[in-house]
Amino acid sequence: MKIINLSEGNSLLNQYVAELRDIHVQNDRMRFRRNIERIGEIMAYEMSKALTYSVKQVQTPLGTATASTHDDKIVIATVFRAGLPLHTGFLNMFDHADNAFVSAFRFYKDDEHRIVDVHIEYIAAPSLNDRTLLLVDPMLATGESMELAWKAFLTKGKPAKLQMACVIASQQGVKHMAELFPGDDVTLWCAAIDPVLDEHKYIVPGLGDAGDLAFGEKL
Ligand SMILES: O=P(O)(O)OC[C@H]1O[C@H](OP(=O)(O)OP(=O)(O)O)[C@H](O)[C@@H]1O
Ligand SMILES: O=c1cc[nH]c(=O)[nH]1
Ligand SMILES: [Mg+2]
Repeated sequence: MKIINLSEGNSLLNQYVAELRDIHVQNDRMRFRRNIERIGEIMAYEMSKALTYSVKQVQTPLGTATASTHDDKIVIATVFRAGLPLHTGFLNMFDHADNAFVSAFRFYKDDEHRIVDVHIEYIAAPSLNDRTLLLVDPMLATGESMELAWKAFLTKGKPAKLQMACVIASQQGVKHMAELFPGDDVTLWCAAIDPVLDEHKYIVPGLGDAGDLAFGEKL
């Protein structure tokens, strides 16, 4: 798996990630969601450079222009709930894309909240055969949700290409995905890679619970 960490270069992206993390800013839910969406827009633009292009003719009112545009048949896939604003950002840019959704939520199996299991309940997707699948989820902690989402989407066909995107990945999550995708045909794009998970499997320093910050606490 190839890893592209966009925060290694200086750009406006880093400001949006800093605001997501900042305890004094992140409680503004509208800004939190919009920052994730803006990161999705930037990532989509960066990712677009890795697609397959061909030159086309465009008829203008005054003549014919040429344009090199991509030929990928894109499906943007995400994981409920925290994935929704990132999905919107990608869809703002890849506005011709089809879309796929899966629900996956982490729950604790023990009273001490140390053992996390991931549960999948819902999937809606077009045929993924021969498509370019962009699998986007803002947080990659243990990597279990991303792996289960990928396996759930595989029941809908075999994509030609897979690109994954997250805002904050943990080193453990990156390692987990690299073991799942040992070749270099799959790329993981992220805006930060953080060092550790805490005992409840939250990314540290991370930002907290992305789903709760975007949409409010759940029971
Ligand atoms: O790598 P993992 O350890 O699986 O954790 C990552 C998952 O955690 C978050 O979802 P969460 O389960 O909190 O659900 P939510 O979107 O409803 O908050 C996030 O959106 C990922 O899907
Ligand atoms: O740190 C984390 C880990 C999983 N999900 C989140 O929202 N945050
Ligand atoms: Mg959550």
